[in-house]
Amino acid sequence: MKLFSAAQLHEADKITTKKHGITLVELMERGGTQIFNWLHHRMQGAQVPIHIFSGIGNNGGDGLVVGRLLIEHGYNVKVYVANFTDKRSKCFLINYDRIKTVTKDWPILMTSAHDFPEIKDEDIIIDALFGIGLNRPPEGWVKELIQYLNSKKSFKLSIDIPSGMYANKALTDAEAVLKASHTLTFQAPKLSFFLPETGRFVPYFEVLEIGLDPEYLHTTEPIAQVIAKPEAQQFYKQREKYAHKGSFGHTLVVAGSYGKMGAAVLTTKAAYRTGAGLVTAFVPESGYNILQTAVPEAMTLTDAEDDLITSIAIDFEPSSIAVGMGIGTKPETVKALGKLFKEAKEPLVIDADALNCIAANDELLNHIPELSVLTPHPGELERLIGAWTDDYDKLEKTKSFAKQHNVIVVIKGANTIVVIEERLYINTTGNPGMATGGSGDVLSGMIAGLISQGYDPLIASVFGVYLHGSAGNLATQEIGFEALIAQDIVEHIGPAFLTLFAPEPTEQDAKNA
Ligand SMILES: NC(=O)C1=CN([C@@H]2O[C@H](COP(=O)(O)OP(=O)(O)OC[C@H]3O[C@@H](n4cnc5c(N)ncnc54)[C@H](OP(=O)(O)O)[C@@H]3O)[C@@H](O)[C@H]2O)[C@@H](O)CC1
Ligand SMILES: [K+]
Repeated sequence: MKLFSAAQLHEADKITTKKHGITLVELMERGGTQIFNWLHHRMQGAQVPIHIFSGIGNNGGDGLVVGRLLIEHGYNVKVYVANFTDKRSKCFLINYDRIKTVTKDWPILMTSAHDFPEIKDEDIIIDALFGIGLNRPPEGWVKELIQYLNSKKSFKLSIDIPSGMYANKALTDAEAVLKASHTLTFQAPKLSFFLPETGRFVPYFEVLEIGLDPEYLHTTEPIAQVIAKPEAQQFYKQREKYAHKGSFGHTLVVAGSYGKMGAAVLTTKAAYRTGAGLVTAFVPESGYNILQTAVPEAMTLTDAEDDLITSIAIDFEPSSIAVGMGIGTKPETVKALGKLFKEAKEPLVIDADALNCIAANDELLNHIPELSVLTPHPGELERLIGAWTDDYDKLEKTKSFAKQHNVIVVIKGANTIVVIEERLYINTTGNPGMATGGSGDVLSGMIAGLISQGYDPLIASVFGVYLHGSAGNLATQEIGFEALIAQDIVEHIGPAFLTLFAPEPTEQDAKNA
């Protein structure tokens, strides 16, 4: 799914009204009606008090439409207008007049903190104060209003975006954002829903299509893409009947040091479980028995040194290489890495200590094969690109780094983001149970396993990240967040592939369960 900026969505509004002979007020009616339907479906006429807080822009206009439809259907509604400026939008004004046709209870104008109404925890709050037109942080009594609403335990439904948050810009005042219980967003989710500093204000969201011009949406370069099941399904390559193990390549895993041989085991197993035809682990000598015992399917080559990697010698042409998991950062290892980079003909998957070696030895960067995949967690990323001021700065710095070195960067996190040139691919699978030792080693093995089968490095990264999160989700369904360990992710790679094409449970299935 494509993500658009606030400016692009405003443009889509304009184009839609011009091309489809529909007015902005009609478009607003569509959006408001969908929100009403969402509520009506769940509330079925229940008389729980609903408090709607509207601003004076088009987001406020949406709130007024919802208010009118709820009143028409006999709900117990109070509408408040936060009159923070006199520049009311045209569509707001039209709906301000319309609501007066269905009630004698005119919207209550609020101009200061004295006007804040009493709200009980059981009541429902609808937040239509600011939408994607926010252009500065809310201040004064408007900020106090947001904080007042946040102090209530009520269910809070935000329209389009929690008020006080931008669609695609960093927050300037985290104290002035509505803490929404749920957000119903128009046409496409907003980038800030997926980033750590702002995503916490959007624990749950749903997208409501309002019929913006399909051609504009189709032909416009998005600011990011969200990868969910429909996208992931398209990445999958069907296996051919006459394929043999040679068809799926030979992955080399360069990993491990004394006390960290488990990293090599996890990466090797993950590469196999993801479908690599053959996997060879290259480990320090002391890892030989461990690897042969833990992963009998794998071949094992060893370094001359007992405890660390000092010189990587292999006797075959790998179709993919994953390097760095648990290798440490000793000078001998850095030297061996430099040689591997120079000699490699194909993109590598570079993780963990290999990234730390690169961060401490800049010249290694010049030898990384094009389109190699770097998979840093936030600490490793900071060592590579330097400190950032906020999530957006982090993305910009990562894009420049990726462009400068012609590599793919996988920023690991709650929503892992794959970065190539100017493009961002945001993953939607995974859960907090996966923040556990070795989880990243599994991911590297998976990406390398996909490259080995002929997936191009970008698809292998995006698809690998999706499957890794999906495997983690399936594992958590069985054992919960706390007990999940990296091996469980490996054990669920198979089910993650199977789930890719399993039908989604319907509402009726849920009722029958
Ligand atoms: N394509 C779609 O998806 C569709 C979108 N629609 C809806 O439109 C919404 C966008 O509406 P919008 O552009 O009118 O902006 P919105 O967010 O209501 O507020 C802007 C107003 O607030 C003001 N203002 C800003 N910051 C402020 C501050 N800190 N403190 C005080 N004032 C501040 C600003 O005033 P000014 O800067 O001029 O002083 C302006 O008056 C969108 O989110 C969606 O809900 C649907 O109806 C139709 C299809
Ligand atoms: K809002």
